[in-house]
Amino acid sequence: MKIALLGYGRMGKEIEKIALQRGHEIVLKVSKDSSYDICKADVAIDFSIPDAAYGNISNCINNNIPVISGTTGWLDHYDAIEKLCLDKEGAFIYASNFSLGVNIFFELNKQLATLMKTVEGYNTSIEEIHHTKKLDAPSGTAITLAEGIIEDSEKTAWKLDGKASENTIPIAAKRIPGVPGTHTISYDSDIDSIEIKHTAHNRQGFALGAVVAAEWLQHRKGVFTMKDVLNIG
Ligand SMILES: NC(=O)C1=CN([C@@H]2O[C@H](COP(=O)(O)OP(=O)(O)OC[C@H]3O[C@@H](n4cnc5c(N)ncnc54)[C@H](O)[C@@H]3O)[C@@H](O)[C@H]2O)C=CC1
Ligand SMILES: O=C(O)C1=N[C@H](C(=O)O)C[C@H](O)C1
Repeated sequence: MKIALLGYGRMGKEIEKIALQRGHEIVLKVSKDSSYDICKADVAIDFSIPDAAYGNISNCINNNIPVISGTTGWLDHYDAIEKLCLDKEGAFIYASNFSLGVNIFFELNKQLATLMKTVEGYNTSIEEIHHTKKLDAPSGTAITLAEGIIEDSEKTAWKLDGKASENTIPIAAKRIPGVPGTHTISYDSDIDSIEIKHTAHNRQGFALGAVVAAEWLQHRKGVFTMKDVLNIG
């Protein structure tokens, strides 16, 4: 598979390693806002910056190149991308987190939320910890986790770094040098606490998931998620 890397930073470089190991070829590396010929690629993988994701993804869809995006912090434009993809009969996957472990954790989070709905007296909260170079907060993964809880609970929204009201989930975003990504969901009562936690030890899981998703998407049409790729949930 000929892969275009839209974004060649920490993730772009990790994806390159795994793509080469799996027998793919990197035909394009883009690191800044510039014009490029996406048509030489079979598939594009966007891990860029929040301000660039919409332009990169729409360029791929307009040129009929399947595209996966792991960039976070651009979801105000997600509906527009979904519509463009369906109108153009393109192929697109966004995931806030491509790692297999986190996608299992997403399902566990939803199951725990369903269980916790049956008991009283617990306060729900989310904490995410990432390296200090991260541009967005809260992390895309923390937002997906909050949305998973909201799907099946009385919670209606999340709130970053603030005091939450009864119906909102507070998300604390911490930045510590070198941390690839740690997410914890806590349910605290006067009597006890229940916590589930995912800790990424490095970026390999994100990168492997992204390459597997690109392989899966190459000959498909439509807008998909990692649940489709992994056939879970
Ligand atoms: N979904 C997932 O599994 C994961 C998502 N991420 C997300 O991926 C994104 C990238 O993360 P990192 O690689 O750690 O960041 P990074 O800052 O190391 O790399 C981003 C790269 O994008 C480049 N860039 C700037 N403008 C661009 C443009 N117009 N087109 C293409 N590239 C451009 C920058 O020069 C930089 O090299 C972030 O939004 C991060 O939150 C990170 C890890 C996992
Ligand atoms: O910026 C990162 O590094 C990461 N970003 C993603 C997010 O915002 O959830 C995924 C992962 O946690 C690493």
